[in-house]
Amino acid sequence: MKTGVALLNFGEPSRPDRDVVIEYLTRIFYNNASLEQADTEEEAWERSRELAGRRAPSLLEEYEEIGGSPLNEQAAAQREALSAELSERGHDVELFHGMQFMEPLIPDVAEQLAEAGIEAVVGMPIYPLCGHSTNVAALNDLEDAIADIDGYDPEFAGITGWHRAPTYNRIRAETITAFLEENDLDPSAPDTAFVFSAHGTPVHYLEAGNRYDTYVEEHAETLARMVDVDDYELGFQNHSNRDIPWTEPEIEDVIEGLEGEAERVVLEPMSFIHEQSETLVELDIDLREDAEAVGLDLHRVPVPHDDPRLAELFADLLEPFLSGFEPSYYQYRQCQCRDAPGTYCLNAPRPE
Ligand SMILES: CC1=C(CCC(=O)O)c2cc3nc(cc4[nH]c(cc5[nH]c(cc1n2)c(C)c5CCC(=O)O)c(CCC(=O)O)c4C)C(CCC(=O)O)=C3C
Ligand SMILES: [Fe+2]
Repeated sequence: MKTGVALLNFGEPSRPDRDVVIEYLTRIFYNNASLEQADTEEEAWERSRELAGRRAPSLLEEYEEIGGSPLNEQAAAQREALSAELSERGHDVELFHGMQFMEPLIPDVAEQLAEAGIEAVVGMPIYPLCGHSTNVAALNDLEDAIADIDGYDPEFAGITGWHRAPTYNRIRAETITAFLEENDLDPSAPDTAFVFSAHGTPVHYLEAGNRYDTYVEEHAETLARMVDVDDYELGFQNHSNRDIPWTEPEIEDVIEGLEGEAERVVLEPMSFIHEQSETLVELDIDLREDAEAVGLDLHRVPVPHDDPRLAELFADLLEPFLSGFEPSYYQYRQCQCRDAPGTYCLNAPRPE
């Protein structure tokens, strides 16, 4: 059986271009159109364009501040490293790469899979914490795009979440520890706070059964233990471009709440696997300003996007699919967030 792996990323504009940013945002809001009532497709697109137009100026400014996002380039480097790792392990498997909101888009990847005659597709969104608008939506879109191609009916499996993978936790924890050492920081000191920052999500998605918030909490707890931090806080980076409740507390409130309690804060951007606007602008520029306004020095831990062990981690995650395409119960469980057969997750349900 000819197996192909589709690596799926969020994607971000690599250049600060207004038209590209509007197109990009329109796709994101359309992907999340269920957050609002729209009776027709036409209406959903129209509303998405309107939301995109409203958000575009400030997002364009973010990309101008950093000269475009490095996300796509970092994702491409991760794919290259994974490809080398798989060859070294003797696997004959083709890698494909698609992005949810930038070209090559997911339907483009589906076309490539069909053209290459791939008989078994493994979809792997590159986000450790399974979320609705990321991992679940990316796999839904890939499966739909494949189904839309006449005469193409490959076997399909998806990997949705891997924040419990030991290698992943080691990469993240060692990145934190190295950063603390290099900067002579001690998170146990009374004047130093430790804060996890996670990308937020609309509460609506959690009420509909997604477990992203639970995953964020358990992952923060895991990493805190690994780096020997007893006291920490957790905040969400929210994107309220519409009038709906998002995850709380907001990271800005967490930082402001530290006024007078600490002199510096170590910030771990736990949901990100690439540096991009959310880390380089929202945290490094905007949140740093908020922190300084309340007398705090902000020390942001880097994202380990180029850690050579990521390729090993991804290869380990894929390997159960590369012989026989049927992982055993002991390797993977059915995903709790994407209720579709063949959706695998390392995050077994937590005992009640
Ligand atoms: C660069 C980037 C990453 C990192 C990728 C990487 O490192 O590879 C990321 C990750 C995530 N994004 C997430 C959730 C969401 N992001 C949204 C919207 C947006 N994200 C943006 C950027 C990014 N997002 C942008 C420019 C918008 C447009 C709106 C705005 O900036 O104002 C919206 C829709 C809002 C709406 O439609 O109202 C949701 C629900 C979740 C949480 C889990 C989940 O929910 O799946 C995660 C990990
Ligand atoms: Fe996002």
